[in-house]
Amino acid sequence: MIPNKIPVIVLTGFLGSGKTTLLNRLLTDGVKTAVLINEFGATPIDQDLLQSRDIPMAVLSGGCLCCQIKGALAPTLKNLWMAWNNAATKPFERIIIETSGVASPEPILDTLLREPWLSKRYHLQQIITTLAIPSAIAQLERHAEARAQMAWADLLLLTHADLADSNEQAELIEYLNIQAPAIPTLTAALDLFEVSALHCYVPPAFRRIPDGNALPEHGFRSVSLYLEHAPSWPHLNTVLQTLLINHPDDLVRIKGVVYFPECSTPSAVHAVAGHLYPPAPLPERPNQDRRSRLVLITTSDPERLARALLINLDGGNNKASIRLH
Ligand SMILES: Nc1nc2c(ncn2[C@@H]2O[C@H](COP(=O)(O)OP(=O)(O)OP(=O)(O)O)[C@@H](O)[C@H]2O)c(=O)[nH]1
Repeated sequence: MIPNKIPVIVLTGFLGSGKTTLLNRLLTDGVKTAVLINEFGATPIDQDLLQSRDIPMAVLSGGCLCCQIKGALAPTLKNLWMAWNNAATKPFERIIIETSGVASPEPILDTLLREPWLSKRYHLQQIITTLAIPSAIAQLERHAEARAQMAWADLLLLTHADLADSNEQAELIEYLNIQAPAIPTLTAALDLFEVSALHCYVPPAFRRIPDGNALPEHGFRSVSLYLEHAPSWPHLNTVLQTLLINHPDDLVRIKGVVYFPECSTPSAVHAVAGHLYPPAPLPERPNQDRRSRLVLITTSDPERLARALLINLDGGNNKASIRLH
C-alpha cells in the first residue's frame, strides 16, 4: 500500500560519531530508501562511502542544513517528492537525511514539520543520534551542537564501543547518569529492527533543548584538498599523524577518498578525535576523475592546516588545489 506521507528518518550525531556507518547498515534492511546527505565541507565525501549505489540521492554540501544552506532543504525534498509522485513504480518508500556532524537538528525539523507543503507529504518517523563513546563527554562539554543533537534524539545509539575501554564506558554512563543498558550500543550484532522498537532513552538532563537563537554560531571551518598525486598510505599516515599530534584540539575531523598508488580501488581515510583509522577500501565509482580529496574540519585556521599538510606531504610540490569554506 502506498503511504499518504513518506516517512523520514533524520540521522544526526557529532562529527565522526558513525552516522554514515549506521546509514550503510540501515540501507541493507530491504526498505527502498532515498538518501539526502548534508556535509559541512565544500567537497562531498559521504556519498562515496555508501556501499549501496543506484539509490536516489541528493547531496547538500558546503554548510549545515540548520543554517548556511537551510533554504536548500525544502526544494530538495520537493524535488524528491516530485520524482516519487511522478513514478509509476515508487522509487523509494522512505527518506533518510544524514545531517552534517555539526548541524543542530531543530531548524531541520522545523522545516520538515512546519512547512505546510512538506508536512502534508512527509512525516518524521525517527531522529537517531549517534554518540561515540570515547569522545562523547569531551564533545558534549565543548560543543553546543553535540548537546542539541542529543536533546532531539528519539533514539540514541552509542558507537565505537570496540575502541573504548571499560573505564571510558563507565565514565560515560556515570556522566549521562543512566543505567548501563539504557542506551543501545551499535555493534555488528545489533538488530536495527529491534532497536527501532526500543523505547528511547535520553537522560532528562540532556533533554533540555537549547534555544535555537541562543545556539552560538558554528566555530568550525573546513578546507578541501584535491591531490593530483596521491601519496602511499605509509607516507600519508605519517603526515596525518603528525598533523593530529600538532593540532590536538582544533583539528576535529579528517575525511577523504584517496587513490593510493598501491591500491586498485579508492580508500576511505578517516580521523576523528585524534584517532586515525586504517584506510578502508571503497567500491570503484565509474565516472570519477580519480583525484584524491581530503576534507579537514577545524576550529582554527583551515588554510594554515592545509599548507602544513602539503608541505609535509612532499615539500609543497604536489599539484593540489585548496578550497576553503
Ligand atoms: N572501531 C569503530 N569504528 C567506527 C565505528 N563507527 C564508525 N566507525 C569509524 O569511524 C569513522 C567515522 O565514521 P562515519 O560513519 O564516517 O562518521 P560520521 O558521523 O558519518 O562522520 P561525519 O559525516 O564526518 O560527521 C570511520 O572510519 C568509521 O569506520 C565503531 O563503532 N567502531
